[in-house]
Amino acid sequence: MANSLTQRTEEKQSANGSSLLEIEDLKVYYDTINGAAKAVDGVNLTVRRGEILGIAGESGCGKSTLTTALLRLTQAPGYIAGGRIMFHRMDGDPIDLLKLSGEELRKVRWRNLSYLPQGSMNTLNPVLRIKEQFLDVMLEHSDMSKREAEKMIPNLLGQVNLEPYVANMHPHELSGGMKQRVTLAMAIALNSDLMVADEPTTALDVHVQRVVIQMLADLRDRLGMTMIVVTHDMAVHAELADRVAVMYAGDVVEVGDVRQIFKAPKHPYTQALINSIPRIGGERVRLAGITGNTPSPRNWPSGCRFHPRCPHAMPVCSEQAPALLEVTKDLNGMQPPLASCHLYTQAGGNDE
Ligand SMILES: Nc1ncnc2c1ncn2[C@@H]1O[C@H](COP(=O)(O)OP(=O)(O)OP(=O)(O)O)[C@@H](O)[C@H]1O
Repeated sequence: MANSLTQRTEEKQSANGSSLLEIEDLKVYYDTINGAAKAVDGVNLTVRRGEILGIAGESGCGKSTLTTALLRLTQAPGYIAGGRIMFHRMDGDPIDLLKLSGEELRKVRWRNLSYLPQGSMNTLNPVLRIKEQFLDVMLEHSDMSKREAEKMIPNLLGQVNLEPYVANMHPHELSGGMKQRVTLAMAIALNSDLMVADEPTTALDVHVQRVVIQMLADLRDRLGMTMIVVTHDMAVHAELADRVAVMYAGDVVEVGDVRQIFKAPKHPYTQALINSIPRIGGERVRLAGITGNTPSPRNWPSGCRFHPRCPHAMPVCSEQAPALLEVTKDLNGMQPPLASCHLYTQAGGNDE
């Protein structure tokens, strides 16, 4: 028994870095009276086991639409217009999350995928004690008995530095930061493979933000969870993420190691995003904002969707959509970044 447990732990550890989720050509559209809003339009992205993957990009670029789709939580008028989301379980064949039936999905949710939605602290039910809300989640999504689940609650609260008595309180008796930690403890209750956290620090004061960031990093290290953290706040990515995927106009335009993204961004949009972050204690410089407006998902620009705003735009950029490809080979041992930009393709006159 001990041997097989050790073996399983070793299997899990050796799986770190392997693919957990492969998103292939994902399209999520919204039906509107003016036609389809192509909020997520052709996303390809791999999430590796054990990593914190940050998803960055300006408001409206499709971050929430993407993450709700991979949790199969898309709601009308939204719908999945195409693609696959392959989920590699530890103990079974890969499954396409988009093909699961309602019952299969219920089993996978929480057990394999958990979700910390935007403003999650406001999703707590005001009339139920915290303990009852834990039990709802744990009994609905696992084979645990009520007794077993009850025994786990103090430990789960302890994981996020809350005292056991919090279990007997109602949400209105807790501060905002405490409520956020309770929802975090619920998201880890079933020790799922992947946790998706949407804007986990937004609307919290600076001190509480710091506590939540530290806690997420700590939980990943202790529980070996894989996390996707969605936020427009680049400072949160800098502190928390291992890799960052940058979205623009419904697509991922660059994915790379967090150090590379901040030190040597490749895509002109990522460069503009990084240049618009104020530097604390740095020289006083005018912030390089991104000129022009974000395009509408009902009518994306042809070719590269960033070309109307790009300082490096070439004729090819309005004609051909660049693929997301490796753009550099040697980066001091870091995985090469991927970017979709003609500056790095033969069509753009460069094949670096
Ligand atoms: N129910 C809806 N009907 C029509 N369009 C929608 C709907 N929900 C979202 N959209 C559009 O889809 C696009 C992507 O929105 P989404 O919320 O995914 O972006 P986001 O990057 O998460 O933004 P934010 O950071 O502001 O949450 C936006 O243009 C938005 O207007």
